[in-house]
Amino acid sequence: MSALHLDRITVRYGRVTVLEDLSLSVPWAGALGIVGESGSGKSTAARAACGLVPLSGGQVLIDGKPLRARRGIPSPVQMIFQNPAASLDPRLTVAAAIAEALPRGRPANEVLRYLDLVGLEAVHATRRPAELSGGQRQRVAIARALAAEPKVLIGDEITSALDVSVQAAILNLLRRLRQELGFTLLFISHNIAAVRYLCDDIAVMQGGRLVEAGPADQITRAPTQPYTRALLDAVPRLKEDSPC
Ligand SMILES: Nc1ncnc2c1ncn2[C@@H]1O[C@H](COP(=O)(O)OP(=O)(O)OP(=O)(O)O)[C@@H](O)[C@H]1O
Repeated sequence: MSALHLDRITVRYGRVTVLEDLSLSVPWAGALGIVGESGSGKSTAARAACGLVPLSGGQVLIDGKPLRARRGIPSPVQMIFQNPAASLDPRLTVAAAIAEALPRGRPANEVLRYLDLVGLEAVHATRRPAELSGGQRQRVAIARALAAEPKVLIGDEITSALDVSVQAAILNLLRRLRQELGFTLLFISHNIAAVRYLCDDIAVMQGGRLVEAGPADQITRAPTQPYTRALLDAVPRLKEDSPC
């Protein structure tokens, strides 16, 4: 049974079909990366997986059960966005933002554990998002999402707005957290090198459809589709075991 299964989903905005008959699966503790050029439908697929866009067809299954939005209960799917402002309330301190995400009954000192997990210090707990750097904000967004103990974590271009050195630090952090916590990850990026660094499998999208999918190593070394080859050619240096 997959942690996340997009089962032949179709999404339309008005008369425009943005996703058509898209099927993807992420196994428990697995990491799937979605790549594709701008407008290929990556973000729409991510938003559909969280129940943020209505489906015209198909269904989203979490642990084999249809995803349902339940008021007051933390979602089993947590999403981190490109802009941390979309994930963080500017009025809340870091500690309050993480505490709010913790499942009911968890001790308050869990907040410090999550801060430590993402490489932030106790001194950051009392700060608000405006008092943090972009990289620190993204670390808080990751801590908050993990604190909710989701079945699936989704990252949508989470490093795109950051400086290159900070991008690498965040990718390294996610890779370490995956090894330590073993969560299930759907990772959206236009950067196929970053996706290969972090993910076991890659799905390539074009025009709202799946072009090809398979193990990251296979897709990056021997793509079968010219479109995938073109995406790879657009990455100047695809270094072995390097995030950027
Ligand atoms: N709310 C919306 N209303 C109408 N069309 C939309 C809406 N959101 C996205 N689209 C269209 O859907 C298509 C897919 O957009 P989407 O953001 O999913 O692509 P993407 O691959 O994530 O692109 P990018 O890498 O630029 O973020 C695009 O043609 C976009 O213009």
